[in-house]
Amino acid sequence: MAVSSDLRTSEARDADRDGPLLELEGVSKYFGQGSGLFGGLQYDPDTFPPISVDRERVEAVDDVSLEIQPGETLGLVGESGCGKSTLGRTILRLLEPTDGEILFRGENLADLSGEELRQMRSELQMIFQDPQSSLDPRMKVGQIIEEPMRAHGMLDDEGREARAKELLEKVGLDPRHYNRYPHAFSGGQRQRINLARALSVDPEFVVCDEPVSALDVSIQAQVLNTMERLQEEFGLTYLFIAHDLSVIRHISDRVAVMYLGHIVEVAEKEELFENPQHPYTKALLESIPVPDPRESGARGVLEGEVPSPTEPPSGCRFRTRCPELIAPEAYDLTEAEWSHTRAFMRAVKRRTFEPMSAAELRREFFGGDLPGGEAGEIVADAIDMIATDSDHGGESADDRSDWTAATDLLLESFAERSICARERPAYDLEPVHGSGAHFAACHRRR
Ligand SMILES: Nc1ncnc2c1ncn2[C@@H]1O[C@H](COP(=O)(O)OP(=O)(O)OP(=O)(O)O)[C@@H](O)[C@H]1O
Repeated sequence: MAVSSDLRTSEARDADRDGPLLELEGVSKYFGQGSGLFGGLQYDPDTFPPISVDRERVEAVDDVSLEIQPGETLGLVGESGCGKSTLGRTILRLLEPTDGEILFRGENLADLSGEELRQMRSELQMIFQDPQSSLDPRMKVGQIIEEPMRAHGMLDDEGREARAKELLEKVGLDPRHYNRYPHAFSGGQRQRINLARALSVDPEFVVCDEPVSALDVSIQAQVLNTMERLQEEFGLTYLFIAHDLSVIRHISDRVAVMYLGHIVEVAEKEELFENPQHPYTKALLESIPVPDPRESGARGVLEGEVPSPTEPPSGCRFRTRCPELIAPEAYDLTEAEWSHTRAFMRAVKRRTFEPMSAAELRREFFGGDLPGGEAGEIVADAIDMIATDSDHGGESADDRSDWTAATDLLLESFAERSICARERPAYDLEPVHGSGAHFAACHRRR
């Protein structure tokens, strides 16, 4: 087939490379605060007026700094709702950042306008999870792929058609299917059409937002392999968003782990998987389903719920669920005493046990011996508030207010006084594998 391709190869790209392709400096994206047409509007039929303005803000992405090198794949992983998509969309300016700077090849995207911005936009493309809904069913595949070129005024009709056909072949589809409609293709093929469309404007950087999550596992690897081949051929740089660690492991050069709007760890792939330093990363890795289903207990190592992004915890956002929360310096506690105190605090907060006597509580949580000093006195006070055999000022042992008071006392005395609550952690570590930088946002690594 005669091709008219203007597609840049990776060699052509290497020529104008120096420094990171993309730099994020303290990027935040908050929702709410009445942003957007209906942003922050709440409907509640039981109040008058039934519509109110919700001033709660969702800190979807908070103070994220990252660099992405040309030609690499940075995997971005984290549980649903942690802000991955919001970060991807903010980088592409599909969402306006609330704060921070995004530099592409050293240029601040916010400073561009007119033709420069239009040009830059073609350099940055995105592919989405659901290939079904992102392809217009009324358009033929050829038109779909040509649409971005038309929007950017690239080539003439003939040139666009030639390029669309070439791209179909590049992504592993038959160019003769140029006139077919999306419904004639399988899920994996539709994601390939999406890829061809994103590549049609010759981008340098592609945000891939869960591109294979909707596909069968057997198809996932094939699409990932095609993406890797295209990356090499065209010198593409990927930000690859996924919640599935095996997908991340397949495709990434480096991995960034996100939790509740913060990046908690960044390292080269091998370093991250073999030498994880953040307790959240460790928990994520331990929750990878084991191949043998009879080996139970691998899931659910994370305790508690993800806090709401409208009220994220101070300091380290993972601290409310962290199994390695650091003891406040104010108390002189042994590791064992602290681990008992921490477990007791969490159990009271979540009310995971039935009411019992003070002696039973001491035995159950502290093996009979409370910690010494001030910490021990605080624990004794908390036990006194909830024990079935202590004086509750006439209220029943099951009184909610007692549990709330005990929870408040323990949280204020221990959790809130931990360095984990007082300071946001950020540490650069020496990697064990490879020579790349290793960042971990955990005070245990200070
Ligand atoms: N337009 C919006 N308005 C208000 N809140 C939003 C908006 N978009 C996202 N959020 C909130 O921001 C947080 C981050 O959402 P985001 O979709 O970025 O997470 P995610 O990690 O990509 O999750 P998923 O994998 O489920 O898509 C969530 O709490 C979400 O509810």
